[in-house]
Order: sequence, then C-alpha cells, then structure tokens
Amino acid sequence: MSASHEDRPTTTAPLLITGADLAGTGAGDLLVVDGRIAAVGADAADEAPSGAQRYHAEGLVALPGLVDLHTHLREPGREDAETIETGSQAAAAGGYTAVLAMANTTPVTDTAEAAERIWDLGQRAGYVDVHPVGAVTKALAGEELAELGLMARSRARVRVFSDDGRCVHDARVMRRALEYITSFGGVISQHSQDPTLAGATACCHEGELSGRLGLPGWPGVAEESIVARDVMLARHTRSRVHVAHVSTAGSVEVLRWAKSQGIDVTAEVTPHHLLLTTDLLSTYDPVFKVNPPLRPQEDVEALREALADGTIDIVATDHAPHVRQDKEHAFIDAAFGMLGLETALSVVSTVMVTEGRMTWADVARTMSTDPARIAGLTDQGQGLTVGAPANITLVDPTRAVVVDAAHSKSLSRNNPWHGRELTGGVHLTMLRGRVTAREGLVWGAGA
Ligand SMILES: NC(=O)N[C@@H](CC(=O)O)C(=O)O
Ligand SMILES: [Zn+2]
Ligand SMILES: [Zn+2]
Repeated sequence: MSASHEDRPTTTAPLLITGADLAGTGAGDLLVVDGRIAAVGADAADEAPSGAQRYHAEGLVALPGLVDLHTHLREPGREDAETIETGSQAAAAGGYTAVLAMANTTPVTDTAEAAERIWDLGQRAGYVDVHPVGAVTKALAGEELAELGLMARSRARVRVFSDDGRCVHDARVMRRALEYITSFGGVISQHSQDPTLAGATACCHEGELSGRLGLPGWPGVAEESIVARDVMLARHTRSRVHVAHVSTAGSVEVLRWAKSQGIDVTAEVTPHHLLLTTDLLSTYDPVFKVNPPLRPQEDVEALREALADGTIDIVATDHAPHVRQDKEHAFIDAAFGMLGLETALSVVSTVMVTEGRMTWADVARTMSTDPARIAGLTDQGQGLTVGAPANITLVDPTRAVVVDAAHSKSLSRNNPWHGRELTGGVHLTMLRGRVTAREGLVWGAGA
C-alpha cells in the first residue's frame, strides 16, 4: 500500500530533475514548476529558481508519462478482481500517467453517466487519469448503438469506443458506428475476432499444438478477416479504426497495406504478444490463456518488426485482472486475460530496446505520445516539452527486474511474468508534477 510522506520527494517547490537521458535524445535537465515542465535541456538549471529541489537522475531515462489505451479495471461490478483505485496504483507503479478503462464492466459503460462516474472515481483516486472507453453497442450486445454522442459530449469527453471482450461482428453496426464518430473525431477500437471462426470456447492458437493438447483452436484468420473488413469500412466511411491486440503476421500484412493506401487505421500490440508464445500452453497453465491467444514465434517476430517500423503504432497492455476462482480452472473453463500494467515497460525495454530493435525515443512514441494522440487526450502525451503538464516517468534502463506476482498493486494474481528476469524498470512516475510512484511505493490524491 502507500508509504509515509517522508519517502516521497515533495513537489510543491520547483523541482530540477538533473542528468536524465531525455527520451533517448541525450542527457539534460527538466525543470518542473507548478505542475508543468518549465524548462528542458542544458539551460534548465539556469532557469531554476534558487529554492528549487534537485532530483539526481543521472543514468536514468526520462520518458513522457506512459498512456495505456487498453486497460480493464473491473469497477463497477467485479471489485473483487480490481478497482479503479487498485488498477490505478498498478498503473502508476508501471510508469503510467493515464489509462483508458475498457467498457466491459457490469454494468457496461454505455451511457454518459456511467462514463462520468469512472472519470470521477479515477480523479478521486489520483494516481493516473482514468479515461473511460465507451461501449459501441448497448450492453455490448452488438445490436443497437450505445449513446456515443452523449458520451462524447459528457464531462468524460469519451473519444475511444469499444465492445472489447467481444467483436463488433455485424458489419452494418460497425459501419454505422464508424459513420457516427466522425462528427466528434472519435475512434472505434475493435476486438478483432470473428465469432463464427473462433467461438467462445476457442482458447488456443489453432495449429499443431492445439491438436496435440485437444483444445479448441482460434485460427489467425478469425482476426485477419475482421481487420481486413474493418480497414475497408474505415475507407468507405472516411472514419477511423483502431485494431486492439494485434496477434498475427497476417494482420500485420493487412495493416501495412491499409496504411500504404492512406486508410486511417492504427493498431496496438500487447507486451505478452511481443514475448510469449503458444508453446507455454503445453503445461495447461491457465495464466497463459488470453484473447487473442499466444501465437507461434513467427507471429511474434512479425509483431516486433511491425512495432519497430511503425506498422503497429503503439504498445497497450490489455491488463485483464481475474480472481483465482475464475482463473484457476481446467484450461478450457478458465477466464481469458492476464495482468500487464506493472510489467509492460520492463517487457518492452527487454524485447525492443535492450535487443536493439527500438530506441527510447521509440518507446516514448509508442507508449506515450501516440496512444495519447489516438485517444484524443489533451492533457497527456505532449512529450517532454516546455509548457506541457509534468507527466514524467523515470526509467532505470539497466536494472535487472525479477517479477514477483505477490508484490503487485493489482488485486488479482494472474501474472504470466512471475519469476521472469527482465531488463529495465520504472523508478519514478509523476503526474502533473506530483510524484505518484517511486520504487514500488504509490501515492494518490489523498496522500
Ligand atoms: N484479453 C482478454 O483475454 N480478456 C479481456 C477481454 C479482451 O481484451 O478481449 C478481459 O476483459 O478479461
Ligand atoms: Zn479484446
Ligand atoms: Zn481487452
């Protein structure tokens, strides 16, 4: 839980963060005054008022606060698995300053009131900004459009709409939704899974292994055919679609083509699809059961390449907490989903930066600025620039991290990274100049 005030750098006074690598552009200083970045780079120290505190960040990387476009917080309805408070704590500990909370709660976030309540609870907790994602269809039933316009015009300013957990399968409904959101610059985030090709029981990549394990398969084409359909619908409607949790090389090919045609499509990949493969299922451990399923190494390689070359725009966690009673079942009956907020940066650091596929500037783009831009956020993702809100994440790029599921801020323990050694970890997170996390301790609005 939270710690005493003494452990927390006070930030009411101006703060000079010295010597950090500024998002991969070289070492410099950051001056934070009144919750904003007041100066950046070599002259920041000259501009610091005499009373400014110093925070020595030599050897660390400073990133703009991370933004997660795909989080499940389970409140309202399943507060035994996660609450807005605990999920926000996990997010802050993981270097995030904003998350988008998916709509598949009970009840579903399909009204302006429901969306405003989530935003308010997030602000009250005060660890990260919690932006509600609005449902595309009422109760995620896939039939009638939800109150998209009312949610957009509400205090919650909803811009991202998704039936995530379910695919908007009816092409006519998807078309209507895409048409509707153009009036306020929204985006539909699609869970691409054709339920007629991969139904509710499909729980494993369809291939040699699914046959051997006797588990119902989920073929890549169930994803790829929806991605292909949706980019054509986006072109037809001159609207904007975002592909959630891309998992196959075939989807990457479709995205590459769609982007070459100027179609307004963006896409995300999860940390688990960048590192874990389907053969982990040979033990039937349900912690590795997720939608879409873990895929073979060829797909993982294609996803890494696509993230590095920009075909896949961003990394999103799909943090999906589940209680033991829902997860610790025979594989076929267990819930889909795995935790991700606290480990995402370490996984990306390990797979993409340490192994030379991306720079820290790419991490800033794929985990902060671009997710914020896709979500239409106005108070996040401006980068480390003068005048921007001081949303800053300090990363120790060489730290050896051994993941321990027991030390999570999440209420749930379905952590597929338990026991793994990763390179690079979050040192400190700051939201509008206020430290929200440092070395695993977290502080909210009330601290
Ligand atoms: N990813 C998952 O396996 N599960 C998600 C839903 C989803 O993202 O499809 C959940 O809500 O648990
Ligand atoms: Zn999904
Ligand atoms: Zn999801």
